[in-house]
Amino acid sequence: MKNDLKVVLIGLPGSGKSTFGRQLALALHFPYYDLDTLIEERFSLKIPEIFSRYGEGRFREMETETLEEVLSWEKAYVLASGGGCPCFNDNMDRINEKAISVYLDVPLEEISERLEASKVQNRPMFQGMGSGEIILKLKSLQAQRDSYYRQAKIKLSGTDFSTELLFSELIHLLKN
Ligand SMILES: Nc1ncnc2c1ncn2[C@@H]1O[C@H](COP(=O)(O)OP(=O)(O)OP(=O)(O)O)[C@@H](O)[C@H]1O
Ligand SMILES: O=C(O)C1=C[C@@H](O)[C@@H](O)[C@H](O)C1
Ligand SMILES: [Mg+2]
Repeated sequence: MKNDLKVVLIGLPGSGKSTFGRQLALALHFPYYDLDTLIEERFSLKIPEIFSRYGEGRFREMETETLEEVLSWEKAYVLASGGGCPCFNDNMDRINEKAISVYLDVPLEEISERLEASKVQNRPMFQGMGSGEIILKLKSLQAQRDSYYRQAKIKLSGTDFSTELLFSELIHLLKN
């Protein structure tokens, strides 16, 4: 395996990028990073604070700046991207140039249940929403973002992802 192999997980908020990313990193013995956490560390601000103080436009600039830095690291890792990251500032091209992108394609009903069950406070996109509004918001995000997510080198569909399945997809991709 290449010693600077980068795997970047992409998908809607709640699709399980952080959860599966940690599992994958453990299985591959790679370090795990979360782009949102790296942004918070770099700018010493929590994501909701960045949105409320500076707006989404500035957040997207900070996100691209942080992504560029992470992609320049000459090491292997698993990175959970932000949900919107691939869809702004040509970030999908940046990711595909340096890394293996993996799209976690999860049914919207499942994501909606997960978001309802977990804390939505840390997700500014879904602040104050009930289940009906969450599913509508997810549908609209999916429609806007699908053309970016579909550019991923690997797509995993379903509700539960196995590291073994991803390994075989990775090996197939690296061989060809
Ligand atoms: N396979 C799964 N089955 C059931 N619940 C899951 C699964 N994967 C993740 N979850 C739960 O769904 C919620 C969202 O998962 P997670 O935070 O990993 O998603 P995410 O894609 O990183 O979201 P975000 O874009 O907001 O960071 C969490 O509460 C997590 O525990
Ligand atoms: O889907 C999105 O646009 C976002 C997802 C989160 O990961 C954060 O990057 C931020 O809350 C924006
Ligand atoms: Mg996450």
